Amino acid sequence: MQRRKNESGWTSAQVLSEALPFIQRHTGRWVVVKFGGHAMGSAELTAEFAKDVVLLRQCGLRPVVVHGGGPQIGSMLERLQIKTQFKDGLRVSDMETVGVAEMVLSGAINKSIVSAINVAGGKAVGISGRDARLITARAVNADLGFTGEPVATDVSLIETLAHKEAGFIPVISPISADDAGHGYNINADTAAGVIASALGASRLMLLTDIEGVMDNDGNLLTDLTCEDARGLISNGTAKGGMIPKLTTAIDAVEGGVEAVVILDGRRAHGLLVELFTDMGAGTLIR
Ligand SMILES: Nc1ncnc2c1ncn2[C@@H]1O[C@H](COP(=O)(O)OP(=O)(O)O)[C@@H](O)[C@H]1O
Ligand SMILES: CC(=O)N[C@@H](CCC(=O)OP(=O)(O)O)C(=O)O
Repeated sequence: MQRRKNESGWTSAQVLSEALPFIQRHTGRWVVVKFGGHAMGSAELTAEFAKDVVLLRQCGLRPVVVHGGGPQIGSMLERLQIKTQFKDGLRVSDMETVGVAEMVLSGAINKSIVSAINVAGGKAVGISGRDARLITARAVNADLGFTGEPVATDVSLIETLAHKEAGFIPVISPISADDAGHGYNINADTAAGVIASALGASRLMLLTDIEGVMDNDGNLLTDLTCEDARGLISNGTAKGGMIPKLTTAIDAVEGGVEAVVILDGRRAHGLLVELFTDMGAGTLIR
């Protein structure tokens, strides 16, 4: 690399120096990052995301990626001419639909994120909720077919992979199985939440396609308590996909995660702004 004499180098050094106390606060701690299907809109965004995740690992944090891919499942179902519908933000999944969801999530999407992290210099390993019984699933209710929810979580595989010496970055598809091995389609926010709780994560970061949680006038809500979040669901301010996100945030905070952040994954480096500066990005729930 050619050396340049330039004042901007001193500004960059100042930014790095100011990040030190934030890095020290999170070092050695688990940060679970949920990468939503909308946030991974382009190869460039995924590449920037991957670089941020590798930087977190390099700074001594233990990042774990849980990914979605709802829009990508939707496109595949459309190509296969299979009709799909959502109820309270969850895809109603019959056996055919869960098969397509598994093919898309645990296949192409999982491997593309693994590949992007490896290209950025990390050591990513792709797994799903099925692996080593990471998440044991059951049906949400009989009407929703193979739409699942977690009943048990075993994070021993994640701990082995992300151990200090091993240094792997787990990349997790939310598709999970019941004790008989039947696959269930679990919402990726929900999967990320139970994993973050089981790890006692310092942060659960939910990367999505909106700045954060909005009030009815479209203003960003920067800080919420669990009580506030419950209110937004019951008074109808949170709709569609925001419902499982807020429910996940409440369960995670009550399950031992220090804080949950809902932030815009379409804007590069939101993870770094939130974790390593005092500015914060999106909505913090604690
Ligand atoms: N009060 C709200 N604040 C912000 N977004 C909301 C709200 N209510 C509903 N939404 C919707 O939730 C969407 C995010 O959920 P979802 O589409 O499931 O994201 P992802 O695919 O990233 O999981 C936003 O794009 C927005 O349309
Ligand atoms: C049960 C359920 O709704 N599963 C989701 C799983 C993927 C997901 O959650 O993806 P995003 O995070 O991109 O929305 C689905 O089928 O769309």
